[in-house]
Amino acid sequence: MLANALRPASIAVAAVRRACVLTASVFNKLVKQETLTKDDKSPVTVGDYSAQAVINTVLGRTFPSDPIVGEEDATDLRTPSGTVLRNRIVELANETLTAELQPGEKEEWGLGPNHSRTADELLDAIDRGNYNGGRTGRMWTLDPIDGTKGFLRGEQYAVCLALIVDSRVELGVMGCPNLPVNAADPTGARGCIFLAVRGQGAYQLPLSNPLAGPAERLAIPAFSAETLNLLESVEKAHAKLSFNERVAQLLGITRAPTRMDSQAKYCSLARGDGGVYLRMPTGVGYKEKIWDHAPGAILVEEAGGVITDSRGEPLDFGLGRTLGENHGVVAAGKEVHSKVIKAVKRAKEEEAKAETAEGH
Ligand SMILES: Nc1ncnc2c1ncn2[C@@H]1O[C@H](COP(=O)(O)OS(=O)(=O)O)[C@@H](OP(=O)(O)O)[C@H]1O
Ligand SMILES: [Mg+2]
Ligand SMILES: [Mg+2]
Ligand SMILES: [Mg+2]
Repeated sequence: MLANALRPASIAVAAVRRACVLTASVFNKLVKQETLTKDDKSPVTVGDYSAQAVINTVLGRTFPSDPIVGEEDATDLRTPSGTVLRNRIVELANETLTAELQPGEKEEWGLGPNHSRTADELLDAIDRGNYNGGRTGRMWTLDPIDGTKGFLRGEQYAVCLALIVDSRVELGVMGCPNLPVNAADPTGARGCIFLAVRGQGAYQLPLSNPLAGPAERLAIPAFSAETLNLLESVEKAHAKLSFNERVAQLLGITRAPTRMDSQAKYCSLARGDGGVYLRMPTGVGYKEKIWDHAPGAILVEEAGGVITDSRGEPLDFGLGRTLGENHGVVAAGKEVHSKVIKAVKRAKEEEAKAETAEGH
């Protein structure tokens, strides 16, 4: 029974690790060594597509009837103007899929030197991510590179995969190639995989050898007002950081917030590097995507924490590709979480009062 529960976990970890090797090599080859203009997004495009091709190929082979809600689709790659990009992606995805097996990986998962794919097979694999999600059934959700801005800056990004059954996240895997193994040693070794299995805990694994290396069980520690800090977005367009400042004041927080791209914020929370992940909507009508939160949500819960929207309501992973109307996200250890919800409520009331006074 346990072996059955762990099979999807091992496969997801293996697929995410391979995708992380790929994205790290794309960064080294394209971002670091080539002269790119500041606004050139092409490396992240190559990375996004080929990482999705790799992971969906493994899932298509191991769980052929499971649909996938993935961020990317291959439409642009099928046009004549997509030829150069397509060839690059096919080369990178095949290089990754056909690399020698690591301890714990199995050839039956479609990995190893004998498993090269055609361009059509890889484009079809990317398009397996076109599923629309929904209330019932079993499905995967994938963000091949979460934190694209962080990726381009050489900072935090994550390869994120989750399994959802009847709207509930059952498994989450996040690969963070640039995250220090130990936050207390920020210049030390980097590269971690985070794994959470419903009812079986949250773990940090070494990215270099996750299926054979040591698994460290994670538990969110207790915080006081003195030790508490916020984990928040880097990009002002992604979250309302001014609101966070007021919430921090109301909570008596004195430490500066930790700003970090991607779901690495959830990973940092799960191992106690920060006390609260607060993501408030900016008011432009953006709807959060399920792949940006599903793996992080189960990691936080399995590390003993709570995740809700800013009203304290559960996130609903059964609405389709998005989380529906955007009320933000609050994730923290149990005690801290209820205090944050109260502070958020008060900060919203203040904001509403100020708006009324201004005659909005
Ligand atoms: N307007 C707006 N509001 C909220 N969220 C948005 C918005 N636009 C984009 N996104 C999504 O944010 C994902 C990255 O989130 P981060 O927490 O990494 O943001 S930040 O870069 O740290 O600021 C990012 O994920 P990736 O596209 O996978 O990088 C987007 O899905
Ligand atoms: Mg994302
Ligand atoms: Mg992405
Ligand atoms: Mg994106």
